[in-house]
Amino acid sequence: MPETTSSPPFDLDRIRRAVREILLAVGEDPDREGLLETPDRVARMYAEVFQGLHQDPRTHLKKLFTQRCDEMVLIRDIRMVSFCEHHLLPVIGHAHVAYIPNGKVVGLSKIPRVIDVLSKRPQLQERLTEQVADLLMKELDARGVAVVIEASHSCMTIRGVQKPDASFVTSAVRGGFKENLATRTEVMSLIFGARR
Ligand SMILES: Nc1nc2c(ncn2[C@@H]2O[C@H](COP(=O)(O)OP(=O)(O)OP(=O)(O)O)[C@@H](O)[C@H]2O)c(=O)[nH]1
Ligand SMILES: [Zn+2]
Repeated sequence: MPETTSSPPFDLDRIRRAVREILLAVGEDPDREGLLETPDRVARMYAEVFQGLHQDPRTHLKKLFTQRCDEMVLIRDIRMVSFCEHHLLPVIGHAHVAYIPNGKVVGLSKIPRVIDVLSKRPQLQERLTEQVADLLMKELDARGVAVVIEASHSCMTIRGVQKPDASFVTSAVRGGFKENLATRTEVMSLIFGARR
């Protein structure tokens, strides 16, 4: 049986009670065998998929390596799962992140870690894209940052307007990528050119 105490910062008991209420409200029997553990599973799922709410993405950007590098660094196709804040349904896609270093580079794995923290929250894709760009610009003291996110929103595919092929593309450019058209064109062609 699930434990009854709440594990801070997630109030698991409260989520369990709410899920039981939803099951009752949709006309289900939360006491039938197949649903007995569902409130607990859903509570643990929310604690997992929203763990980014209680994490600070800056912790992944503290260690930088001194390296002269005048050219952009690009990480493409970072798998990303977020949740739309309107329906709490999954948003699944990829992030592409480029930056122009300013005497320091960050470990390659840290950028996907930052994406994980910021995406594991109820989000708007536009806000997520801007948050990643602003954070990297500041913490890396970068000369430029470009972030592109391409994602499919389940609230548009499995319900509502039901357009399973539609993908939503957002971008945020800062510093050199904003000021210099050639640099921006170069990063966009590196991101999109290879696959289209
Ligand atoms: N701009 C933006 N819209 C989003 C995002 N995630 C979900 N949405 C949209 O948010 C909107 C919410 O619209 P509402 O009219 O309040 O909700 P709804 O009645 O469920 O809307 P429908 O999805 O059209 O049935 C929908 O158009 C969603 O497609 C996002 O990250 N950015
Ligand atoms: Zn939605």
